[in-house]
Amino acid sequence: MRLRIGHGFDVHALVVGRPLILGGVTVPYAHGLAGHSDADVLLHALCDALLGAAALGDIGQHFPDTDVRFAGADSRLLLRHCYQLIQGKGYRVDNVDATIVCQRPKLAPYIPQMRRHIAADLAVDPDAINVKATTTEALGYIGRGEGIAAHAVALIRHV
Ligand SMILES: Nc1ccn([C@@H]2O[C@H](COP(=O)(O)O)[C@@H](O)[C@H]2O)c(=O)n1
Ligand SMILES: C[C@@]1(CO)OP(=O)(O)OP(=O)(O)OC[C@H]1O
Repeated sequence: MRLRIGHGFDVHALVVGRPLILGGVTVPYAHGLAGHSDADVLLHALCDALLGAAALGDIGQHFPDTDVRFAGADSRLLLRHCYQLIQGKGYRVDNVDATIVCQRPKLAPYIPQMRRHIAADLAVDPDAINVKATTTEALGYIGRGEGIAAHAVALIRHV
């Protein structure tokens, strides 16, 4: 199959005492995301979208949260590894679209840098990568600032 699509979704809790890292960008904020790795929820959703598109399972199967090698891991390294896996099956990335669901902080100023990071890690032009942010209008666990979620869709092409 020449074109394949994948979807990823992830959620991490916001806690005190952790940095807030999204798309490989450290966003200044009083809270950060909890997790075994650096908890970059955007890149985790994207890893799952890429793995899903290539029928390669999910992030937890490749990088178990019981494995000390991934404690505090830079999720850009995980993303690059996922890219190598899909490349190994003969695929390249056509485009990515992602949404971060986050009540606070305002992420718009940091999105261009996130796109550049993702584009570099997936060997595409930043124009192939779209990242958006939305609130939940203060509703639910995200609206209460208890966590941040991310959705990602990736289109890959067999070359
Ligand atoms: N954490 C966020 C959330 C949203 N934005 C930007 O604000 C716009 C309006 O968001 P709504 O949820 O009220 O529709 C949105 O389109 C984003 O551009 C943001 O920067 N950071
Ligand atoms: C990324 C991994 C790596 O150990 O840890 P977490 O940072 O906890 O992230 P999660 O999104 O729960 O998914 C998979 C994990 O295996």
